[in-house]
Amino acid sequence: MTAAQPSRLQFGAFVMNTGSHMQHGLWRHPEAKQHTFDDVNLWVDLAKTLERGRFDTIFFADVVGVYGGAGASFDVNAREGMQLPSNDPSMLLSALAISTEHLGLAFTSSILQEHPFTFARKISTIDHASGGRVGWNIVTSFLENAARNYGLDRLVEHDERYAWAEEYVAVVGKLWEGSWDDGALLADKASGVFADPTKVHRIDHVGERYRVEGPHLSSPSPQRSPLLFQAGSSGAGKAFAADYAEVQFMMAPSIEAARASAESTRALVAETGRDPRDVKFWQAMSFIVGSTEEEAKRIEAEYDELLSADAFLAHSNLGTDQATGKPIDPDTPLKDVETQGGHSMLEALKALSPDREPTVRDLAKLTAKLRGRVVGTPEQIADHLAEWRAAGIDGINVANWMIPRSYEVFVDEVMPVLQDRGLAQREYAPGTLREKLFGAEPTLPETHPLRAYRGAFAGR
Ligand SMILES: Cc1cc2nc3c(=O)[nH]c(=O)nc-3n(C[C@H](O)[C@H](O)[C@H](O)COP(=O)(O)O)c2cc1C
Repeated sequence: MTAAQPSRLQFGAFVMNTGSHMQHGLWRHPEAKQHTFDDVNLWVDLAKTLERGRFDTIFFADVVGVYGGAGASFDVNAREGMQLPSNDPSMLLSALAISTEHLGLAFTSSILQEHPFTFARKISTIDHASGGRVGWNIVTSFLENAARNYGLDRLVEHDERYAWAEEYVAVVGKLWEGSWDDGALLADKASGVFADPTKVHRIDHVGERYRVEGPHLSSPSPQRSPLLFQAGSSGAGKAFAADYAEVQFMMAPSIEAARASAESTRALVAETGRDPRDVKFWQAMSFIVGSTEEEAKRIEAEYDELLSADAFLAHSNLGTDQATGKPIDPDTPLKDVETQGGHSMLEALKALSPDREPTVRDLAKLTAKLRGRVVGTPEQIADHLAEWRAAGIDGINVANWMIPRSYEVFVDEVMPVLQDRGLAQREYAPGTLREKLFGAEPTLPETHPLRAYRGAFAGR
């Protein structure tokens, strides 16, 4: 008898509606097309390629401000196209929904950028339009400039942002789960009743930041609540994930770190009363593929030539003092840099150089390594991914060097090897994104806290 095969990995394509998302400088490569991101056809064609390769989702990152401290110069950001300019990912989803049949459509939206009433309606609309394929990456925004773009004096303190997210999620959850009962929508021409008014309810939310009466203006979409993604590995971040996330997105510096992080979050999930199997863990990773190891290394060297240290530094959000906007001395140890930003990023950087304190100057180089770069033949990549799967990681969010080339190569050369080894799906499962990823019901499972809003507003 052979040992039990691990179940397959899930795959996302980690992209951003901008010219330079993570692997800065690569947009200058002759084959790169990410600089044409304003053209919707770039995304439609990419989505079709991903569906051909049986990717589970396209996954859009997003931020709503420029990196750098308050009032800092954004010259580097603009010059390097480092997430400036960028477009709203949510506006692409209708086009992607009608050009694909199965691909999950996940996007990032911050609690800062949109009132939860408007956001809930937007999600329901696109979940209806896509037949239940929408995912929401819940983020709280870590950029000073983003806070100032939405009228705040400064970035809200780290743990307080998660408290804000709790209320935001409660409002949208009440609208998605509680405002309309099952069977409320009739659209019955014979009786002339469109919706049964006894089954449509106000939510009467009154909280610290929001007052929302309801009812939700959209009827329940196939998933009701979108598939909920979350990234962030601080204590508050993990507690939030344990409560709400269905997929936790990680950028762990090693397999061991990823395993430990996932295990600790799973334990927290169990404490909340949810089933730990209801949360998947996806790791960000990028691939440089060659038909031989030598060829892969040659391509790696070619890409490294194009990397922009300036843009990496600007992206780290640590190149300038958050309070004054002045540049930080490059020899400053990272531990001395005051930040309200990502704790997980700092932890990961420290883990990469355990013998000494990394400095700001080290950051660009470290960042390229940190972002899970795997270089090799399709077989070597499959060997590597098998190790991640064996460590309990459920999915890989594939970052790119070039759009669309990185995904074309992955789909044509790596996916077939993964499929042969049972590490990737050959066909899509039917149903909504949630059904495809969990093999369960289209809506949130009974034990998810947002499910408690079902039926909670009867009589209103
Ligand atoms: C893999 C990964 C992807 C992320 N993507 C985004 C994003 O697209 N937009 C955003 O505003 N924040 C993003 N973040 C930041 C997180 O939402 C969070 O604010 C940050 O990790 C700080 O939280 P923590 O201190 O709990 O780790 C991402 C973080 C990680 C680890």
